[in-house]
Amino acid sequence: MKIIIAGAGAMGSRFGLMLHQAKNDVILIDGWQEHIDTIKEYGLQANFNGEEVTEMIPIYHQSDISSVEFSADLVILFTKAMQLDGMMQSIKNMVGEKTKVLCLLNGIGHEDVIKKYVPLSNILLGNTMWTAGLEGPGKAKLFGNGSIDLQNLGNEGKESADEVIAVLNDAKLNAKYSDNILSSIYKKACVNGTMNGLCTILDSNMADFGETDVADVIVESIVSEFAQVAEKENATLDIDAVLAQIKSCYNRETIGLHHPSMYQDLMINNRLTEIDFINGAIVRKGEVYGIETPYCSFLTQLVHAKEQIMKAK
Ligand SMILES: NC(=O)C1=CN([C@@H]2O[C@H](COP(=O)(O)OP(=O)(O)OC[C@H]3O[C@@H](n4cnc5c(N)ncnc54)[C@H](OP(=O)(O)O)[C@@H]3O)[C@@H](O)[C@H]2O)C=CC1
Ligand SMILES: CC(C)(CO)C(=O)C(=O)O
Repeated sequence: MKIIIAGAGAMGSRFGLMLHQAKNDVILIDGWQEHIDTIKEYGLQANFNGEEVTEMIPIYHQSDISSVEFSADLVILFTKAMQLDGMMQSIKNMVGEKTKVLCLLNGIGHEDVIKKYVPLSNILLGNTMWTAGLEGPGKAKLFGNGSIDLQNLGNEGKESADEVIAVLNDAKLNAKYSDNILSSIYKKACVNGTMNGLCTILDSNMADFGETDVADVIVESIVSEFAQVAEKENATLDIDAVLAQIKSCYNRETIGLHHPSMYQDLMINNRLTEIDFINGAIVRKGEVYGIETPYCSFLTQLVHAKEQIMKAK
């Protein structure tokens, strides 16, 4: 399959690498010049479950793709939430009538941006439990396991996603169709709405936070706010399942030692975070639905304060 990875940071590198290893025709598009230059010169390098691997994958700067001829069957979006619209603008001429566009960003409401550029029948909305990190430009660190849930936003249903799911599974990315992706997205947003902001503010990995004696009360309070908003959007959450998924992140043998992507952004790379698309989205929706969201509001404010103290860009 001909695949564009639009946003080739940590996660885009993981997906690009695994799909390329599975013999797909992959190109990467990104906006970080040093990363692009390094991959062009040395290939995409990764510590992949302890093994050093290099894949030679074409990569282009998003402002420099007008002459790239590549009729993609699939675009996988992996920008940060605040970069999504800009990336869609950049690649819109590479998205053909039959190109499926799969969005796996963390956060809530990305379909509102994508549907400005892509018909609903071609949009696959999803989320993923895979993780990834970057050790520097052109070098990813990939360990652990993950999965993908996705759903077609049009009326075409599961069949329209079968081919994409097969290609993802061929690359061992563990994808499955969801009949209620909004619930899955809210469920994942609960994981990010707790782990990402809290580990960032507390300067901890997920296992260390999870082992504190206040972890449960904080996590349950935040999840309750997400669940009340989700309910208003017909995305009922199974609270016990959500809490179990969050607690699975504390496991040191699997992903407990991972610093969430928000931590990597702010604490390691001094970059702005996606908090407004996670807890901040719950605060905004809470205002619309008349739901109190004190925990999400406080966490959003703390993360913004930290961004400002650190002069993040
Ligand atoms: N990392 C993870 O484990 C997980 C992440 N996600 C989600 O996937 C999406 C993509 O996240 P992720 O892959 O982590 O994002 P990254 O920060 O690794 O990459 C996103 C973009 O940020 C820019 N960038 C990244 N690092 C630097 C740097 N050091 N200096 C300058 N620019 C940089 C690049 O584009 P540009 O230069 O154009 O800004 C890049 O395409 C997000 O929505 C995230 O929440 C979901 C599950 C797990
Ligand atoms: C690993 C996980 C699940 C933590 O919330 C994640 O999605 C992230 O790092 O952004």
